[in-house]
Amino acid sequence: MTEPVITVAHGVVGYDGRPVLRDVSLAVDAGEVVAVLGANGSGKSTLIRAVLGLVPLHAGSVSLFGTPLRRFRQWKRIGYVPQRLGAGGGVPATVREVVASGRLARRGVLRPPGRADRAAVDAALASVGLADRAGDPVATLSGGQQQRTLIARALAGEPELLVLDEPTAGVDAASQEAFAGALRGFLDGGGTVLLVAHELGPLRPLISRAVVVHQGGIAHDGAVPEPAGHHADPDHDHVHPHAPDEPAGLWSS
Ligand SMILES: Nc1ncnc2c1ncn2[C@@H]1O[C@H](COP(=O)(O)OP(=O)(O)OP(=O)(O)O)[C@@H](O)[C@H]1O
Repeated sequence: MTEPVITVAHGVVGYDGRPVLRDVSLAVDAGEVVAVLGANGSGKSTLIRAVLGLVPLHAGSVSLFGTPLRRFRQWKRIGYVPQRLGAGGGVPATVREVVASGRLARRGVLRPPGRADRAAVDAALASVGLADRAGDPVATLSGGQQQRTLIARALAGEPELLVLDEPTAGVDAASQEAFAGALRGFLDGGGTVLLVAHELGPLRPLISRAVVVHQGGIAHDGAVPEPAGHHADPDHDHVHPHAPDEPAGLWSS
């Protein structure tokens, strides 16, 4: 039997001694697309950060590709798209430069990019529909296009596992569709996905399983729940980090 790509066993995670996740167990197998759902502040981001070792576990364990997290070193097998890039302030880099930075873990900083690096960057740009914007400064892109740039950066590293924190929050419909297409290509290539989402939108048909975080535990692990309550209303007033297609996004100028 092959090992799960991600295993969390009885994980306890919190900040400043205050537990957010009290007892969380989760396994994600190769080829799955698992959506982590839950209310604001329920601990969805905390769960995926714990999976990546970005916040420590107080108790329990995490394994990646069958290796305990503390011994895991094969980070190039994983692409991570955080919820928002904290580093704002008019980053002058072009779209291509940002996407190419996703190759660094593969090629090493000191080796110049080769043909395989350029091909992977081109493929990633094309997969999110940004090939024609490659030379533009990222600050001139819409929030949705900036988010697509980050997804392309993760894909450029040719990971086996993609971990995405709210990849479509506040993203315009065209970017959501572009992202769904890119994800489909990644899955066709055998990839595995763990993503946090508020609303699934065009991603819904791609999700194989949903995990609902509630009151420090996993309240549901199985079929994707149908939209309910105010989320069923297309005009519901969920607060998004950016208005759709607003130019000031991850890198505000
Ligand atoms: N770095 C941190 N230090 C202290 N508390 C934190 C930190 N990050 C998150 N928290 C707290 O932990 C709880 C869970 O946060 P988390 O971001 O994991 O929730 P979430 O489900 O992803 O929320 P959202 O849907 O709003 O993104 C919240 O109460 C939050 O305020």
